[in-house]
Amino acid sequence: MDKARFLMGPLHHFGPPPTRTPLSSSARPCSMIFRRLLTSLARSQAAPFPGLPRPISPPAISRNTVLSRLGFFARRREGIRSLLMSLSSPAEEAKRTPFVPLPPSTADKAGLFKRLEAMLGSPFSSDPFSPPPNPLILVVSGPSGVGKDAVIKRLLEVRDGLHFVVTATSRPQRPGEVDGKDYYFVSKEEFLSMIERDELLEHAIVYGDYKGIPKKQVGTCFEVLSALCLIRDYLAKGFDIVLRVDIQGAATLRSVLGDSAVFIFLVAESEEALVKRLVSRKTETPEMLLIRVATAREEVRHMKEFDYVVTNAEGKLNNAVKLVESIIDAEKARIHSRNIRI
Ligand SMILES: Nc1ncnc2c1ncn2[C@@H]1O[C@H](COP(=O)(O)OP(=O)(O)OP(=O)(O)O)[C@@H](O)[C@H]1O
Repeated sequence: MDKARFLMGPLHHFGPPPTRTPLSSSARPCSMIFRRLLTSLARSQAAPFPGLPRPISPPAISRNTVLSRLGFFARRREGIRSLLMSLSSPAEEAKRTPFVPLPPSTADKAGLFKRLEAMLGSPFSSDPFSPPPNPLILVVSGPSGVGKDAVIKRLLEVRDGLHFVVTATSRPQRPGEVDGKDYYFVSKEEFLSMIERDELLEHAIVYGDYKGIPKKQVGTCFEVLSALCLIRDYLAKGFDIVLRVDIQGAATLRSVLGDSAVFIFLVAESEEALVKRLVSRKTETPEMLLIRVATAREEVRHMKEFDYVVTNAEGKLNNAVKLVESIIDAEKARIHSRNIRI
């Protein structure tokens, strides 16, 4: 053991213990300077009779001695300065709360809690560690017959705090669908005049029918608001927004919303399963079926433009809905939440 180390005994908290792994290159100069300083301090505390062992403890190095001798280097080396800062002055020492031992483990919880607070010097905060999550805009899309309506309908049943933005369509109303709730059912002529009057946020001709999100929507208290205004209104109230669009509509919404929204692509487990599902729905003529299936082949190529893909497998609607819920939950748990700009 070298002389400096020998003398360092009670001052070990000044520097790294001898067995530590090598210091990083940034820390090395500081530690070298420090060791040299201590070596020089050790030499200056030389034993009166060479050959005799030095006293082990306490070393005759007072805090003031260390401070004064290190002063020159302390002004130049940030690392040393911060180490010295950890040494408290006598005045600070006097101000310190006298050491109170922790109560035994058998102590009551309330007493232990209070003692821990007292020892840390401030009461424990009951504020949540994480702020409340931001509301989301969810865009659900996918080929015809994949189950967009079915998934969204079930999602709205099982999850609170969602607002569904109703789409206008020129396709005929299907059994069980409610005008103004599932869709706004309008004629092709009405839809064309909506396009002319620029009343749609996005629109597309999907399998020969028009579909689009009207800019004017019935908001809370039945006032008519623009779709974006309505979305903002619901977001401000903490609701998550759900939009259902076809693939063309999703592309338009991506250009409007960018990364503000979460885009989900719904698929069946296979093309075969998708066609079987469309056939069993019995809502399309064979010609319309052909268009939908041919379009679906093209549409799945756009999957990579979405954020998530959800498989809605035959007879597994609830699994698909659970996966959508998990996506919502995961999005809400993000540290860096999406910055909604609409
Ligand atoms: N997981 C599932 N298993 C079995 N049948 C399903 C499943 N999901 C949806 N369906 C059924 O498949 C058919 C198509 O579903 P849905 O109408 O929701 O599709 P869509 O994507 O909204 O179609 P479109 O875009 O043509 O309106 C419906 O008859 C629906 O009940």
